[in-house]
Amino acid sequence: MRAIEQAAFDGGSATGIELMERAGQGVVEAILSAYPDVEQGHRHALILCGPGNNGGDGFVIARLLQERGWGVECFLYGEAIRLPPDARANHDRWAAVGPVVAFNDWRFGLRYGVRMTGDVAPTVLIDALFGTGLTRPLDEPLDRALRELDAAFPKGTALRVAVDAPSGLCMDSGRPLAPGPQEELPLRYDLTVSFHRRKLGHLLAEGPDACGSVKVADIGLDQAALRASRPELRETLAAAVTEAAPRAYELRKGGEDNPGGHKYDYGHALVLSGGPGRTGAARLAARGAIRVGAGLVTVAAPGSAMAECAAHLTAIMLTRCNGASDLGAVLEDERLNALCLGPGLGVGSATRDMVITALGSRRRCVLDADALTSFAGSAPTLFAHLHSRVVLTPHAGEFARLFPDIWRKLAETPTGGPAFSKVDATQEAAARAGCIVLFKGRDTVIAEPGGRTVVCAAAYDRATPWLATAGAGDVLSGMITGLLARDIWPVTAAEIATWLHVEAARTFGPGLIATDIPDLLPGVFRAIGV
Ligand SMILES: NC(=O)C1=CN([C@@H]2O[C@H](COP(=O)(O)OP(=O)(O)OC[C@H]3O[C@@H](n4cnc5c(N)ncnc54)[C@H](O)[C@@H]3O)[C@@H](O)[C@H]2O)[C@@H](O)CC1
Ligand SMILES: Nc1ncnc2c1ncn2[C@@H]1O[C@H](COP(=O)(O)OP(=O)(O)O)[C@@H](O)[C@H]1O
Ligand SMILES: [K+]
Repeated sequence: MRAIEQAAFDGGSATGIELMERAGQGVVEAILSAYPDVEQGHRHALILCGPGNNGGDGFVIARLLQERGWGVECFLYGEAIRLPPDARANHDRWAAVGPVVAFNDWRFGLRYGVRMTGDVAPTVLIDALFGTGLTRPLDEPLDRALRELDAAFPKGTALRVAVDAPSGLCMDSGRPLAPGPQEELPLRYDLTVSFHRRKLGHLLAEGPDACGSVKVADIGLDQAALRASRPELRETLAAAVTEAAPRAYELRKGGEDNPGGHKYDYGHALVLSGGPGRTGAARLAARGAIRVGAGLVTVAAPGSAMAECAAHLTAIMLTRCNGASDLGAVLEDERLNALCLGPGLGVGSATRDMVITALGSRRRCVLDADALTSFAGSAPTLFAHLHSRVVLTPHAGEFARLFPDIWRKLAETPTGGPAFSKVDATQEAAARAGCIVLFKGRDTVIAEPGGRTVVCAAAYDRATPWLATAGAGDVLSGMITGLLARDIWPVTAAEIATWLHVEAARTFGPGLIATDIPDLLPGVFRAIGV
C-alpha cells in the first residue's frame, strides 16, 4: 500500500491531502450506505484521532459529518504539533470549527460513567487512532482508556467503526498488539472501512473477529496505470500476497483454452487408502479429485480393504497396494500423473516408505494428514525427498509437527509490528521444504518457494464455520490432486481448490458434512461460469 501511495505521489497523480480527503469521504459514505439508519434521529459521533495519518482521516471525517449537521466530539491521542503534515492540516481545519480533547482529559469513565441518553450520547464511535502505521503494542494508559469506553458504550449501544484498522491490530498479521499477555484488543467493531484493497490484517488470524465487516473505499489509486508507469512498483506488486480466486477458465473442459477431448487428457489421479475401517478418508479425497474434473481417479487400497472400498466406489477405480513396493509397481503406469497420500493412511514407517516411493517417482503429489504426521521428529528426511511439484496441506497441528521452530515463532506473543504472521510462517516453511505449503484454517495461506503467496480467507461474507468438520480436509487434498492431474500449476491448483472448497461450503451453509462437498462442486462451477 505504501509503495502504491508513493508511486501515485511520484507520478503526480495524487497528493497526500487529496488521498486523505477521499479516505475520509469513503468512510462517511461507507457508514451511510451500510447503516442508513444512523442519519435518522439524533446524530452524534465520537471520533478518536491518533498521532499519524490515520488520525488525519479522523479529522476529515469529523469535518464532513459536522457539515452534514452531526454533533461531533474529537479526541486526540498525541500532540497536534507533532502530527504529520497532511494530518496536521486536517486537524487545524477541524480545530477552527470544533474542540479537540487532549488525552489527559479523555476520562471516559467519568465523562460517560452515568449512562447518557438523549442528544449527547454518541450514536457512532469512530476509531482513527492507528492504521497501517502501528509499530508497537498500545500503551497501557491508552488501552485502559479504550476499555473504559468499551464499558461505557457496550457493543450494540453505538455503531463502532474502525478507520482502516481496529486500533491495536497489526495490519501485516491480523494479530493484536495489545499490552499484557492476554493479547486481546480493547475494542471490537461493527464495520472497518479500508482503502484501495483489503490488507492482510483484515484477513488473517484475529483480524476478522476485530473488524466485524470490511468495506473497501476507492480513493482513486489506479493500480493498473501506476503499475504500467512505475517500473519499481511492478516488482513490489509481483511479490505481493494476493487473495485466492476461482480462475474459471483453468477449470473449463473443452473450448479454446483447454481443447482436450479424451479422459486421459485430464489426467489420472491415484489416492492411497488406509486399511479396513479406515478407507473413508481416501474415498472422500477420490470423490473430490473426480468432481474437479480429473479424467480418471483410482483408489489404491491394501488387499484387506479392497472389498470395503469396492462396496462404495463406482466411477472411481480400485487397485491393490499393500505397501511401498506395490506402490512402486503401480506407478509403472506412467499415466498416473498425480498422487494423494495421507488421508486415513496410518502413522508410521509403512506410510513413510510409501511417501518416499511416491516422491521418488517425481509425480505431482499432495501430502496430507498421516503422510505429514509420520514425519514428526524426522522432518529433514521428508524435506530431502520433496520437489517443486509437491503440495503439503498441514492444519495447525501438522504444521507444528513438521516445522516446530516456525510454529513457536507464530505462537509467541508479538511485542512489535509487523508481527510474525501466518504468511511469514508459510513462506518460511515453503522455502525450507522446497515445495508448496498450504497452511489450512479459516485463514488458509498457500506459499510457493520464492514465488506466489495466496491467502484464502473464509471470513465475512465467505465465512464457512461448518467446514470445521471431520473429513473436510481430505476432500480438499483430493480436489488439489484432481487439479494437479489436470496439469494445473501446483500453486494455482492449491489456490483454486481452496477457493472452491470454501465456496461449496458457503453455498450449502449450516449442516454441511464432508461428503456433501464434492457434490456441491457442479453448482459452484455453473455459478462461476466454468
Ligand atoms: N496509504 C495511503 O495511501 C493512505 C493512508 N491513509 C491513512 O494513513 C494511515 C497510515 O498512516 P501512518 O503511516 O501515519 O500511520 P498511523 O496513522 O497508523 O500511525 C502511525 C503513528 O503512530 C505512532 N505509533 C505506532 N504505534 C504506536 C503505539 N503503539 N502507540 C503510540 N504511537 C504509535 C507512529 O510512531 C506514528 O506516529 C492509514 O492507515 C490510513 O488510515 C489515508 O489518509 C489515505 C491514503
Ligand atoms: N472455522 C473455519 N472456517 C473456515 N474453514 C475452516 C474452519 N475450520 C476448518 N476449516 C477448513 O476445513 C478443512 C479442515 O481440514 P482438516 O483440519 O484437515 O480436517 P480433516 O482432517 O478432518 O479433514 C480445512 O480446509 C480448513 O481450512
Ligand atoms: K484505526
